[in-house]
Amino acid sequence: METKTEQQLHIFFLPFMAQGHTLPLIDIAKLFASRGVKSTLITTLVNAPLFSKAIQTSKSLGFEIELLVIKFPSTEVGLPEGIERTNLRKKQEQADKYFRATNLLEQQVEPILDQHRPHCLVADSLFPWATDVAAKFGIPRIIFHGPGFFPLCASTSVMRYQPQREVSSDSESFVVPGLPDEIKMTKNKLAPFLTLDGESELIKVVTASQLANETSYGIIVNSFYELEPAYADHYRKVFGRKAWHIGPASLCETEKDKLQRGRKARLMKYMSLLEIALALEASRQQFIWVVKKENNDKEEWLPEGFEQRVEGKGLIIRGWAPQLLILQHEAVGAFLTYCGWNSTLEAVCAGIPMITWPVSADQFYNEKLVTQILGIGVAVGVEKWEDDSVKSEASMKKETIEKAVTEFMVSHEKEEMRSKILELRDLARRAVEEGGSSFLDLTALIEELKSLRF
Ligand SMILES: O=c1ccn([C@@H]2O[C@H](COP(=O)(O)OP(=O)(O)O[C@H]3O[C@H](CO)[C@@H](O)[C@H](O)[C@H]3O)[C@@H](O)[C@H]2O)c(=O)[nH]1
Repeated sequence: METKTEQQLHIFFLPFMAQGHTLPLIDIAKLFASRGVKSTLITTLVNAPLFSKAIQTSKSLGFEIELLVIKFPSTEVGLPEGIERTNLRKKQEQADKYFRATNLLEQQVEPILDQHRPHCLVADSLFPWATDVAAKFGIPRIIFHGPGFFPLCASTSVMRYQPQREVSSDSESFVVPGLPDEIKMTKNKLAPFLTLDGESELIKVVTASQLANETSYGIIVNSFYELEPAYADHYRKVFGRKAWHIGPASLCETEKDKLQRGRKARLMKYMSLLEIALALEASRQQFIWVVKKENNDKEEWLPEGFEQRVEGKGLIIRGWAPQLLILQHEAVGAFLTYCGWNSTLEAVCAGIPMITWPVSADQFYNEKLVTQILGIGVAVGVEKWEDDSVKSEASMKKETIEKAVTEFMVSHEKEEMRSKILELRDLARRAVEEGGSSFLDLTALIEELKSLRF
């Protein structure tokens, strides 16, 4: 007869070391643990403090969750020690080395899997090698995709059909083929790696991830069905992928966890800071503004006397803010965001309409979902992908930001958006409760993995 321990499902989780990827996968590991699965997270030394608090809380609740720390191969790729998370990298050259190092992690993960023989490996999509490594031990590899179904469908469609090749300029719009809604994009808003042009390590990783997509067991998506039903169906039926929606994962956070979440990290990118400062002041709205702050940064972006002038009206948080807690505060009327998937989902969970300012990655797609499909936000009007190499000329001007913020705060649309997003907030909460769509999809995944094993 099998003992209880023998029957317990054991899953390894390998988050990519970028906060927008790490934080939701920690939450997901906690979710599995809360359902009786033994969960082991793997990360590197510098990233370990991000995990410790979350793991402590889960353990205190009696869940089986643990952390395995591996070495980040800095010397092997010629990176200075300590650059173990994407926001700690400085230049493009470091970005390339960083991806080379994350590929080398395979050499450490393989013996770990051999030693522990878990029943499944859930690894971020940016570790394309994980599928083959898991296969060596007959273990299914499930991909964790940071973004939701809509950005996944849109980017898959662009990669597959390359519609941007049909337009004659970077600003001419084209329709993303085959989607349930008419979604117009321009080349300016596409990621270089989505068109698979160029030679960077990121492009190589993304290309390899596409291939790993085809051979992996399936994918986990941090979303809930009611948010994007047409795209959850489209991804499964049209792209033929096995997918489980089990989010919003952040709803599993306790109030204490919300305060400590990601504490050791820093904000990734903010641009046109001066323009934002001027616009916030001119909009006469109350605000909290979270700004990335490196230790040695000079604050030249802050207009003289700004903080004194906005005293009582505006608060600047330098560094890391407890975003989940701030968003759920009743005084918050709008969230100006660059539309990372997690922030977008968190705004939905808090019922806060968004003013969207996409910068790069999947953010232009997320903006379409928020403004065009769901009608829960307005766009500032950014027309162009911006990466580290592009300076603020491409960014928005004070007048545009001010107009967007002021118009939004006094508009009738705001009330309509607010009621739509409150409805979605309630659906999100119901999705993760017992019997809800995400709860049931997680149950289905756990049962399927058990049936493979036992
Ligand atoms: O001061 C801060 C800043 C951020 N956060 C949290 O950090 C996470 C940020 O995630 P996200 O909004 O997704 O932004 P990124 O970290 O930039 O995410 C990257 O990964 C996402 C998932 O793949 C993509 O959707 C984004 O475009 C990509 O930039 C969220 O949970 C925030 O609550 C805080 O708690 N405090």
